[in-house]
Amino acid sequence: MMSFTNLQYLKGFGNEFQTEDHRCPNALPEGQNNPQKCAYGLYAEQLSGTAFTAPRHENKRSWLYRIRPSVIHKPFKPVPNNFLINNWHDCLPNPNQMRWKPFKLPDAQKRVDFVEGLHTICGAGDPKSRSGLAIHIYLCNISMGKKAFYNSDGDFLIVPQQGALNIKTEFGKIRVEPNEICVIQQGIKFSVDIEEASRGYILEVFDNHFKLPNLGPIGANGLANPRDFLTPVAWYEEFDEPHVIISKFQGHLFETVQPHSPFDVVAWHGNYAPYKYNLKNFMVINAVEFDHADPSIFTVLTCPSNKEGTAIADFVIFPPRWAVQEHTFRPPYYHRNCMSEFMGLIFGNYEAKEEGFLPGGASLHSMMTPHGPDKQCFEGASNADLKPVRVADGTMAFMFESSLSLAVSKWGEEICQTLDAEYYKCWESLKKYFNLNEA
Ligand SMILES: O=C(O)Cc1cc(O)ccc1O
Ligand SMILES: [Fe+2]
Repeated sequence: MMSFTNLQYLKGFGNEFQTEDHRCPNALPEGQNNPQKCAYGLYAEQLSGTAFTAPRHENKRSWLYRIRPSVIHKPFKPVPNNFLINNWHDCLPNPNQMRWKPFKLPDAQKRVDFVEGLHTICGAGDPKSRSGLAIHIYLCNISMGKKAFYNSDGDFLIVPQQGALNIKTEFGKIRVEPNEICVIQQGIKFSVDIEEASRGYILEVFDNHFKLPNLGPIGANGLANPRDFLTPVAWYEEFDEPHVIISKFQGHLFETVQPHSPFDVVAWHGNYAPYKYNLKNFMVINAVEFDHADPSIFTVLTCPSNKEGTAIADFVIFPPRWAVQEHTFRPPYYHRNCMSEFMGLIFGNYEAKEEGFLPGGASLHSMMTPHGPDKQCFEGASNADLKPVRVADGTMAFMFESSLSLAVSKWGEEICQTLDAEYYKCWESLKKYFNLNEA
């Protein structure tokens, strides 16, 4: 098995990085991108992540110096994947509170890799017009081996819940463990090797790349700090054997064969590269006097829409922290939202629902769908002694919050078989306490 120990990373968010595999010093050209002949007989190839003419502060591209250019491959042929969808027209609208028990890993006798194990659960919009998002659950039990994947439609934010992912990318090797996340942008080839049956969540966005949120009055530091984002150093393999390349294009999978490994990039420079982030590094800001602050204080990354302050999708976490607010109902408030809230749990439990919302499961509270603490949480927190307490220790829940109204796939509604038909009952027994004599 390929080594994923002692990996090196470059630190920073959105930097202009430069990196060469240690076997090939000076592989990067000096002072230009396209020398007549590149060092070591390499080919130069640009990967553009924004329009050439995108404003400078948005512009993303990298230059790859590789053994062979990406163009050498046979024509693509469609490959079926019944559970990856981008067509929401066949999905019936469902405004109910939805909760899923943990999604089932593939049976041991079935061999399913990361790409075969992609299941779309909900989404909106369309990769053709580059607008919207899709949320996928991956469920796999074998490594991709000599198969590589790239997404022509948008960027993947991957949240492993069970099993570490050892990911070869064109930019180098990344290992992502549960409680870490990674972003692999549009067009970047990668291959996922696993160590055990693995499960996780993917937020795919079509419009824009992920950014760090603005901090406003918080100041220059805090939340997810740029220096904690890690990008792989250049690494290549010279492997002249056929490799299957899968492209997700307009929501469908296509397959081709290349006579060599696509992971042959010896050196690269630029600001368009995959990265990972460990959620334990999140610098938590919260209310320290009274009231429950909105969960936007926990935004790790945001994919903005064209409407200021309104995200295509935010990636929000609920990290371990102190709760200290006085005369306050401390858990999440009862809530109706003009945004869609998809939640998942990496480990532990979530304070608003200690039962029924389990690691590897999910919930969806759609636009204006009422939700909030279950009966048990309400009773407990309304009567709790408000000492400073640790909340969410040993847990990590997260939310993909979107300004789009999400359709739920047939896989999510039925085929996955883990939709909890009893979810609504967790609020049913909330009591009436109204009393005119108690002001
Ligand atoms: O619905 C949820 O559990 C997410 C959430 C958390 C919170 O602290 C406040 C509002 C909110 O929607
Ligand atoms: Fe909510």
